[in-house]
Amino acid sequence: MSESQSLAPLRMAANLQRPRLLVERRLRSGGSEASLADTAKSESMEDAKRAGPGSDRPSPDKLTPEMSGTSKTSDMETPQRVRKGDESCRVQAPETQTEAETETENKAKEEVFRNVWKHFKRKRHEVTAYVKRMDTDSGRVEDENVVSGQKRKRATEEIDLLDFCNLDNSPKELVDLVKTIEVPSFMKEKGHQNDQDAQEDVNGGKNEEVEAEEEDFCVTKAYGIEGRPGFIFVPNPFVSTRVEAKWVERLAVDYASGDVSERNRTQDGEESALSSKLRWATLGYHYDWSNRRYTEDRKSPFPRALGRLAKQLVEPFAMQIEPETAIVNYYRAGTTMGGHKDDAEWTDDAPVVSISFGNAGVYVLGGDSQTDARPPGPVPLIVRNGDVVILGGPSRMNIHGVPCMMQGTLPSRLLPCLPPAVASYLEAGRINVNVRQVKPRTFSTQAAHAALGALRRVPK
Ligand SMILES: O=C(O)CCC(=O)C(=O)O
Ligand SMILES: [Fe+2]
Repeated sequence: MSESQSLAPLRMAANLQRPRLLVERRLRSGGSEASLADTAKSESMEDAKRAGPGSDRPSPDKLTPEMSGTSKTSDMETPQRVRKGDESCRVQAPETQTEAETETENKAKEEVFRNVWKHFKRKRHEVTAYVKRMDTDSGRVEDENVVSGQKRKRATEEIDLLDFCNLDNSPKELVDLVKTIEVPSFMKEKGHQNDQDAQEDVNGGKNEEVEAEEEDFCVTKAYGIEGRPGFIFVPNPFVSTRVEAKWVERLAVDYASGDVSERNRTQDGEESALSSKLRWATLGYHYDWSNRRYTEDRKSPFPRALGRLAKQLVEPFAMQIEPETAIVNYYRAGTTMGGHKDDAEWTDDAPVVSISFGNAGVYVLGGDSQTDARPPGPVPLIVRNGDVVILGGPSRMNIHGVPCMMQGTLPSRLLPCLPPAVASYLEAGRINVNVRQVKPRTFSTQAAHAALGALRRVPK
């Protein structure tokens, strides 16, 4: 992979951030595969109805076929900008942009965004090979080919996306954007989930036998990205394979059952969890995909264990969430998720807490819209088994999506800890659950106290 090719999507974004006088932008498009727009066009009406929650979010069950065939690189020229005003004037008239120019520019920016998807669909085999090598070297995944005692040399290759677990292998221009977030030391000891919650989930509130409390996760490291305040990446904080397996089982089996969720139905009405047709399940408030909204009369009790996990995961970052809804996405070979905003909720003052298990995926974090080309532009990053992504503060409305999943990157240690059906699903798949708050916080004691304090200080 030549360096200029590998970093093409980011260069494209950077080009768009240059001043408008730039007359020539060579946008290297990513290949011959169908773009997001192309695949979106081919979506069935049924899929289109389920295109939420999020304004332009393609359906979470949309499958883009595994790409085959040749990939070619093509150059695309954006129209040349003609500068307004008399060139001979020493003092130039300020540039004004016509509607047509703005539209052309926006189209070019959207193209840039789509090209990132094309790029990673085309590069997914390379990214897969990279993740496998890195994870084997770091001991995250066992490599059957490594004879005991014969440690392979650590890979030194560079990949064209941000790998928070191997920053040394990430491109410098992306690493320069990374900020380490301090996790308060007292928080490092926190983070309990107990099996009592799980029991209550399953038994409808009645806890029969309280098992010993077990720590589920421990946040020790977290990263942010310059220019994306409120975005937080927490590398897999789960404390053991057993805990990971417990969460996978909940998401794949317990939460996919009709008692606690609404799920996409197969054409023949079959609803079995882990059936090859299961694409998503909603928990708590069930999004109405046809009318594109949440309603008070369509909700189930939110699973307590998951609610508690989400709340505790954002605590170290001084954020709060009242978990009221969640989407569980079941990815399979070829599943992608297009760029979208999570903007269907009635409030954006709580973060989205997104937790992934199974095979690694490429997650792209964009700006406010597909035409937002301000720095840092779309940032592609690797999300592995157990990793947590938090979209809070100004990043709550950032556009994001998953252009590809890397099959064969599931840590094999998980397999013996899972029931066979779940293990065989996860071996080829990925589960993502993203937890959201739906309603605004209309009343808070803190705000009430502050208001009262302010009132008392008003001079008479
Ligand atoms: O799969 C992921 O990591 C992202 C899922 C997502 O953004 C969503 O469901 O809204
Ligand atoms: Fe999303």
